[in-house]
Formats: sequence, C-alpha cells, structure tokens
Amino acid sequence: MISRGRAGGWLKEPIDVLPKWATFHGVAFNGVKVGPLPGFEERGSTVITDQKIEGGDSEPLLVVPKDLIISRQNINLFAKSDHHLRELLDALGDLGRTTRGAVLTFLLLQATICCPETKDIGVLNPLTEYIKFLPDELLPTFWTEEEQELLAGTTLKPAVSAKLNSLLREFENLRSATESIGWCAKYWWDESSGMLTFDDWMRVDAMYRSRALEFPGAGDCMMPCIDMANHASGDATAALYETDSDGNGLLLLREGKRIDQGDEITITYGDDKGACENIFSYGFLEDGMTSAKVMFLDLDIPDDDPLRPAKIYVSTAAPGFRIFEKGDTIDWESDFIWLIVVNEEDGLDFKVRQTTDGKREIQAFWREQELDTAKLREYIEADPAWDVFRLRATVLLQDRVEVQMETLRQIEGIRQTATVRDVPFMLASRLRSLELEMLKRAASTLESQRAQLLDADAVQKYLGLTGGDEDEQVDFS
Ligand SMILES: C[S@@+](CC[C@H](N)C(=O)[O-])C[C@H]1O[C@@H](n2cnc3c(N)ncnc32)[C@H](O)[C@@H]1O
Repeated sequence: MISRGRAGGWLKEPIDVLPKWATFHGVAFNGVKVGPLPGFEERGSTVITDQKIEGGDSEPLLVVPKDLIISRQNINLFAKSDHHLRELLDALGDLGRTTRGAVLTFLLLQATICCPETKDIGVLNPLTEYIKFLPDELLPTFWTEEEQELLAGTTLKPAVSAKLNSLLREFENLRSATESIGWCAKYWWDESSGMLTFDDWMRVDAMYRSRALEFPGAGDCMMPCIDMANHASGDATAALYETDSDGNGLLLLREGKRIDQGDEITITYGDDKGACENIFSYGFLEDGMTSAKVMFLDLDIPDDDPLRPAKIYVSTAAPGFRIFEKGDTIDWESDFIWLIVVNEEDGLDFKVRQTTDGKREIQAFWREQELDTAKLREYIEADPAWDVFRLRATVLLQDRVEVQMETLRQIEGIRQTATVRDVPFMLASRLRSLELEMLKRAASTLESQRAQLLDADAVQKYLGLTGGDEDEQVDFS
C-alpha cells in the first residue's frame, strides 16, 4: 500500500510544502527552514539556518505544539475520537500498548486514510499529511539477500535476521488480530481488495526506527519537524531537543554555537551508538567514524555442559557479551558468561521444586545458598576462585573473538556486483573494516588480561591444587 501511495503520489508531498503544513498547525520556525543541504542531498532533508544565529541568547529554533507529537499518549487521545484507531489498538493487545506498536499502527492507519480507494476510514488529523513528507530510508531490512550477505561476519548480520523474523511475527499477529474487523478485512486482508503486505509493516517500522527520539519530558516519540534534523556527534552537534513546561517540543541551539546562514542545524541521535546500531537504525555512518565503538557478540552454552538445560531455563541475561571502547582501550561486559564458566564442581547446583500452585520450577544454588541468577556475578566475585572464573571467561571470549575475526576474514575484500547498490556496499565495507579493527584490539586486550590472570594467586593455587605441575598447560575453556 505505502509503495503504491508513493508511486501514485497520494502518499507523497515535496518537502517545500512542509513549511505551509507546519505553520498552519502552529509550528514556530525561528531563523530556520527544512530542506536538502546543497552538496549533501543524499542525506535527505535537514534543518538549515535562514540567517546567522548564535546559541545562548536565541529563541528556540523550532517550537512544535504538543498535540503534534506522535507519542503513545497522543495516539491514545486520538483514539478517543477515532473508533477505527481504538479498534486497532485494542485488537493488538500488548503490542498496541507499547509506544512502538501504537506508533506503527497509527502510521499504517494514516496511510490507509490517505488511500483514495478507502472510504470513511479513520479521522483526518494534522499527522495524516505529515507521513507524506517522510522519506523511505534504505535501512538494512530493505537490503536484498545479496546485499545482506555482505554483512556475513559482522554483528549486523544476526541483528537484521532477528529483526526480520520479529517483524514477520508482528505482521502475522497484526493479521490474525484484525482480520475479523470488517474494514480491516476489506481494505487490508481481502484477497482482491486488501492492500496490506509485509512491506508496509517494514516501512512503518523503518519510519519509526529512523526518526524516534527520546524526548526529555515526552519519552520515545516522533516529533514532526524536529525529526527533520540530521545527526552529527561530539562538538559538531549544533542543537539540543527537549520539551517546555507545557509539553511542546523545542529545538535549541547549543550554548556557544554560532551557525552561519545556510548551514545545517544538527542534533545527536546518541553519540554512544556503535557503527552496527547506526546502520541498523538510521542507514548511515557518520563520515568521521573511525571505530565500531560497541559490538555485541553472541555466546552459547556448550552442548557437553551437563547443566546446559537448567542454565538456559534460569538465564535472564542476553546470551552474549558486549565489547566497547573505554578511553583508549577496549573493555567487555556480560551477565551471561558467568553462567557458562561455573559448574557443579565450583558450587553451582539446580533443584526442581514445586510451587504452592503445584507447578514445578528450577531453583539455582551457589554453594548451597539460593541464587538469583541475575546476580550470579556478585556471588562468584566474592568467591576465592574469582580469578579462576575470570580466566575461564577470558579464554572463552578469546576463542569467540577469534571465530568472529575468522568469519570476517573469510570474505575480506568484498566485491560489488552490478546488482548490489552503492549505499549497502559502502556501508557493509566500512562496517567490516571497523568491526575487524575493533576485534583485533579486543583480542590484544583479552590476551593481556589472560596473562595477568595467569599470575594471580588464586589461579596459581588452582593450578597446584589440580595437581598439575607448574609447566603443564591447563585447558581453561
Ligand atoms: C531523523 S531522520 C532526519 C531527516 C531525514 N534526513 C529526512 O529527510 O527526513 C534520520 C535520517 O536522516 C539521514 N541522516 C541523518 N543524519 C545523517 C548524516 N550525518 N549522514 C547521512 N545521513 C543522515 C539518515 O537517512 C537517517 O535515517
């Protein structure tokens, strides 16, 4: 439906019409406009100064009335006067109660309202038009299979597969939850008159993913006009966004900033976000990005671990570890790994017990004490063998980092075929080299941590206690 609307013109407005829409609905522009920045048109529209401006004493550059914010709260308000929207949100249950679910559903309904083939659906509101100004971002969920293959060995590859699976599940839920609603059956799902496809769910997801901002005072939302600002990190961030005491959205020039006429007003989408997340959510990498910054690698409990099923049952942590930059070095963290590296002989145990309502559940124990596995690290940190556990974890991570580097190297020097588009090729190439570089740095950090741990008293004692002579190699994996 959305792609038909874009092609047919009923779901598309040129960006130069935006000021008319915005001022009509009460958005105040102070010395700024929205449009493409000459020389950087591939970045879409952005906020540009009309005149030279200085931070500190200037008025907010943009003021967006609170009723234009696409937030869960406002969508619930709209639903009071739009019974089609109410029906959808109710039918979707838990998903309709999340901000993301409510926004995606709302956007889908606005596109349905705009479609010339629908009649008497939904209630026209200012945001029905706004969706027409939003571009279709080429996020990796829209890359072809061939383009996604270029990501093999990067942390983006499993993230995109998992996202596509969860989008498919959500779309099937949307279908089963709404196909008994008359107008949905007719306009969305009917074999001949139904217009909705999986592509529509992917598109509304991409709109939200690439534009949602966490607004101090309003939470996660899409803020019309302020969401036209492009990203720049560090000192290059020109403006901040927040809400005023009435809940209106504000774009404010940073203190001390001076922007010449015709220059861009950027905001930050989050300076801590890594390369993987930037491509995943926004479909670009900032020019000056020289590090992958953060990477999440998965971990599995070995098949030959006799406690594996119980460990999987009790675990609440994300099954993997994060490596991240800390000053000039690389550090790592994981809540999950501690469950892999301790076993029965160390003091970990599981017992099945019956709850008061007759159900059975597994309870974990550490040295006979009941254990909340989310706090496992705290327990084993206090254990005399802590350095031994750390050493096991370090060796495990070294292996995992090595495997990841190997997978990346297997297709080092990827080639662009005629069917691969420039943007996916360029982003995949940059991500591959940034992540390989970070993995190399992580490998060297882990190697020095391992060397240090081998010297630790507890480890030395452990080597002695296991009866090995000092030169014997112990397998910590
Ligand atoms: C919140 S929107 C910003 C407005 C958007 N440019 C538009 O035309 O509607 C985020 C999208 O803008 C683009 N973008 C933002 N900052 C960028 C940058 N520094 N370099 C390249 N593209 C950028 C990306 O396509 C991103 O997904």
